[in-house]
Parts: sequence; structure tokens; C-alpha cells
Amino acid sequence: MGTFSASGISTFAPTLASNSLTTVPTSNPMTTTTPTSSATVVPGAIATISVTPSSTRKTIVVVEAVFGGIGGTFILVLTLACCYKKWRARRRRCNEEDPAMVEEKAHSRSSDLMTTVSDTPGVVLRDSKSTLEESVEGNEACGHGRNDQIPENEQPSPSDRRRKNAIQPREVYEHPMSMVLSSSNLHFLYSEGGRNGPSSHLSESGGLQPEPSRVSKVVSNADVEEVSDSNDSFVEAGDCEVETEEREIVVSSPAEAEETGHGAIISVDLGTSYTRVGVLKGGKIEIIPNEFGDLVTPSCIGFNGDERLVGKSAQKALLTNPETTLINAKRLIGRTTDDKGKEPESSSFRVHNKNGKPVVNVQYRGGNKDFLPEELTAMILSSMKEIAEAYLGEKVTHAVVTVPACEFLPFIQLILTIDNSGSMIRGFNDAQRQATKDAGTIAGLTILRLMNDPTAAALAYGVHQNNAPGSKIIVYDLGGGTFDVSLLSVKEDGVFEVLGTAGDAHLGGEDFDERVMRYLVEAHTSRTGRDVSDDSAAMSRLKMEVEKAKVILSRKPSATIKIEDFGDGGRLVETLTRDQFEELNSDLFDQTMNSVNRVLVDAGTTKDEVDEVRLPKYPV
Ligand SMILES: Nc1ncnc2c1ncn2[C@@H]1O[C@H](COP(=O)(O)OP(=O)(O)OP(=O)(O)O)[C@@H](O)[C@H]1O
Repeated sequence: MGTFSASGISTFAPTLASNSLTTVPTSNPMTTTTPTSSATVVPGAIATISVTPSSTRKTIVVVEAVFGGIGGTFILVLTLACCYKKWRARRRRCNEEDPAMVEEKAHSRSSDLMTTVSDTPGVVLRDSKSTLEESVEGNEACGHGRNDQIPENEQPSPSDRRRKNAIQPREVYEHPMSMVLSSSNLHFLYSEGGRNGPSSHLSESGGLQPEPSRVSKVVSNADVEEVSDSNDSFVEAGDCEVETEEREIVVSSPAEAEETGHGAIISVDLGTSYTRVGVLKGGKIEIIPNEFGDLVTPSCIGFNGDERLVGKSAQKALLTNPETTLINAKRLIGRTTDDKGKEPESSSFRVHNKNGKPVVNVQYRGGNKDFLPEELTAMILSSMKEIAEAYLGEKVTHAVVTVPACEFLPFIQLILTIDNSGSMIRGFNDAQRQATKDAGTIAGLTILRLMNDPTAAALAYGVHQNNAPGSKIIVYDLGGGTFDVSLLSVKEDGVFEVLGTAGDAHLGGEDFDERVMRYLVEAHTSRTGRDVSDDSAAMSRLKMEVEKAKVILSRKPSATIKIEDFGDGGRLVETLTRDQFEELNSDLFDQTMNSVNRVLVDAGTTKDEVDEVRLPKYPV
């Protein structure tokens, strides 16, 4: 789950304030690749479209050349109709696993199909919240704590003060994990995305009385089933697809879970930088500490002779054996080797092409070994399984795993970006989702559900509990490697509707770290004449220190980075201010704002209609 704490907040809020949310920034001094859009081609619609001017022009020229004249127009319309149909079908499949709406107060109007929340001890959200708050408290020492602990004399940077009229983010302390954990035990009402979100059907009905004709599958409390692979959310009737608005209703309690033979179902927040595992126990959601007593485990894998390390020990080995220590496997999963050039350069391990797939090559057990990203991810999942099994004293076979949201590009945007990315989807696409499931299988886990990060986040923040009906909330979730933003509308009876989701599976805290690293290396080189960028041990050290500094900058206006052995016995001592950090990363923040803009425009909402912005906090 993503988080950017104070530095993220401070940068985000003013941007939100200063940018018009109906237009995309068209230039940025730091940007080399930030897309700009041409508002002259299709006014209004294009305002949120992220395409390079050259690709737009190319597309238009091709369209004009190929589709000139009346006959051409007919062909164009036909082609667009076909594309649109395919796009809709894929979009439905993509949304399949997005539990976009959640019903939390089912007991008030429960139907025959559903048990009530009060019947289901595992869904007492307040309990999960307090557990999580405790865990945050317990981790203040790591520097990832709550902002209300910040000493009063630590004033925000001058740039913060300049920011007026911003939508004020509220601090949140829960972790998305809480609801991920509940996902196997709550009443979930899946719905098809409206323009980019769900239908209004459920919200009208309060989520409790779905019309049977519109429900493709109902799982009653006596019939808990695996749902992750169901593809029956729409039926084909000849050439015509009849879309069902609701997809699944899953009702389960711990007792019921046992009946199914699943045993305890673990939930894994599989992050680019950190992974967490939890389980529902004794009516409460618990995040399980690892062997070090930490609630989060670095998503790091190390190979040392015959030994395989996962987590903190691997992270430590990053300093001594950077070539055989792997980070960011999530950024490779489900990718092809063509899908390159978007990742941070700081990874020290070797990635090469094997049958079009990126493969990591390491020295292990006396030989050169290739590992697919799903195999690496499986190692992390396997470690989470072991942590859970040691804690529970029983075998774990089933899990719910989070993935970055799957955002379908609006159709018009798809047309205009086709030669840019060729992809219908931002966020995790089908291949990445499938590869994540495969990783689960390799780890000996059946993945019951892939849950979208922003949905999990929204649930965890208790958006449906804590906000008045009618309020609109933005959930801005910047993680280690991915970014998701969702616009939610709170309905009656604790239901919320996801009006839109956007994001970038190539953008996260790692990219921000990367920028700072580059800056520091350049500064060091020009001062000392020594370039350490090829020294993987020095770069690994720098990476760790830069991340720490970034976290400090969330609370303080400046941070000092000191590395005693920074290549060739040299030393690095640099002070980084929050303003510098923000400037170095300004285009990355702008990119996140593009997604915010897109979500708002897709949902037909303006900035003024947004009541609140939620920025996740990070309980390490
Ligand atoms: N207090 C903080 N201030 C700024 N950044 C922070 C803070 N705490 C953590 N981070 C950054 O947040 C990122 C990790 O967040 P998180 O654990 O939510 O992501 P993840 O789940 O590993 O990644 P993703 O969800 O993208 O796969 C890292 O880049 C980390 O440096």
C-alpha cells in the first residue's frame, strides 16, 4: 500500500490547490518525459489525456490519411465500434476482481442471502483499527510514525506555508491491510465500474437487495467459494454482451471459512518495498510480526552461497552483496522485456531477457541461476506463509493478495495513446495479475482474491464509516513502486462507491529516492572528482540512507546523509532540504496530479466538490 507521509502531503496539497483540476500541466522544467496534452484536438476530452504531442500528431495524421472521405468515416466508425466493444469486454474482466463497493452495515437490512456483520466477528472494524494504531505506536522508533507526534517547533518548510486553499488531507493511521484481512470475511459487493467506477445500482439499493437478474453470482453464507478466477460477470448472448452490474456477494465468517476447509486465510499486502501479512484471529484482525518482531518485511530477496534470504536479513545483505540481493521484484512481475526504460536504475542485480520475459540472474548453490519475477515474488509470499504458519501453528493454504489497481483508459484516451503505450490499462494488467496468482501457486497458496490497492486503502481508512453520506473523498496512495488514486463517494448505510481510479504502476517512492540519489552522486562527483555510480556497494548504501532521509523530511525541514565508506574509502556528507527534495521530484508529483485530474474529470467531479483527501500513513 502506498504511503507518502508529510513530504508527500506537503507537496501534494499545494499542487492540488494551485493546479486547476480540469487541466493538465503542460510543461515542467524537470520533465523530460512528462506527457503533455493538446487541448486543441478535442477540447475538453483531451484536457486530461496524457499523450506526447508527437504521438498525438502521428495518430491524427494516420487517422486522416487512412480514414479520409465519407467511406473512410464509415470505416472509422465501424473500427471504433469494434475497438470499443473489445475495450468494454476487457474492462469488465479487469474490474472483475475489484470489490469496488463494500457493505459494512449489513445487519440493518440483511437479506436472505446475507449474514449480518454482527454475526461475523471478524468484521469489527474498530477492533482492527485499534490493533493497527497500536502497531503504529510501536513503530515510532523506525521513523515511520504518526504525524501528530511531530514536535510543535518543527515547522513546515516555507513552500508549505505558501500553500493556501489546498484540500487539507487528514491524517490516517490505519493501514489498508486491515480491510484486506477482512476481505474474506466481509460482505463484498462487487460492481462494474460506471465510467470508471461502479454502477449506481448498488448504492441505490443500499447494497443489500441486489436484483437477482443483475447478479451474476451469489455466494451465500452457506456456500463460500473461491472467487478469484470467476469470469462470469457478463454473459455472451450471440454477439451481444449482456452486462451484469453486480458480480459477487461473498459472505463468510471465520467459522464458515473453516467449513470450507480453507483454514485460516491470510492476507498479504504485497508491496514493492515492504510486505505485510495478517490474519483474522479471535474476532480481530492481526498483522503478524515476523521473526524480528516487525510488522512489515522488506520485499527483499538475497542469495548467499546455498542460502536464500528474504526480508530484513536480505536487506542487510544488500550492503555487502548487492549483486545477489534483489529488490523490487514486483516491478518486473508480468512484464515483458520490451516494457523497459520505466524502472529506477538503482537495482544492482542483473536482469536479462529469456523468451521475452525479464529474468534475474544470480549466483546460487554453486551455479548461475535464472529466476522469473513470479518465482521471486513466490519467495516473498512463501516467507509470509511461513510467518503466518509459525504464528498460527497451523498450515496456511489460502490468501488474499493486494495488487495495484487496474485502470482502464477511457476509450478516447486509449485511441489517442495507442501508439504511445499500446496498452489499455494502467496499473496492473492481466499478465501482471496472472503472474501474481502464479507466484501464489508456486508458494503453495491459493489466491482467493486479488484486491486492488486503493479499494483496500479506502476500506482501511474507514471511508464508508467515518464520512457523511454524500461526501466525496480522494484516496491518494503513493507506495514504494506504484501509485493509485481513487475518488470515492460515500453513500447511505456505510456503502461507498468508487467513482474512478487511476494510477501508475511505474511510479512510487523508489523513483523519488532515485532522483535524490542521482543528485547526490552528481554533487559528490563534482566536489571530489570521484564518480561512485558504478560501485554497487556504495549505491546500495546510498539508497538506504536516501530512503531514511526522505522519511525524515516528512517530519523535518532538512536531513543529513552521512556515509563513511562511500567508494574508494571516501565519505559522503550532504544535507538535503525538503524544498530541494520537492524540486528534484516536482515532475513526479505532477505525474501523480495528472492521475488525480484524470479521476476527477472521468467522474465529472470538480476539485471544489472534493471534501477530503486521504493520504495513507505508513506504520512500519
Ligand atoms: N514517513 C514517510 N515519508 C515518506 N515516505 C515514506 C514514509 N514512510 C515510508 N515511505 C516510503 O513509502 C514507500 C513504501 O510504502 P509502502 O510500504 O506503502 O509501499 P509498498 O506497499 O511497498 O509499495 P507498493 O504499494 O507501491 O507496491 C517507500 O518508498 C518508503 O520509502
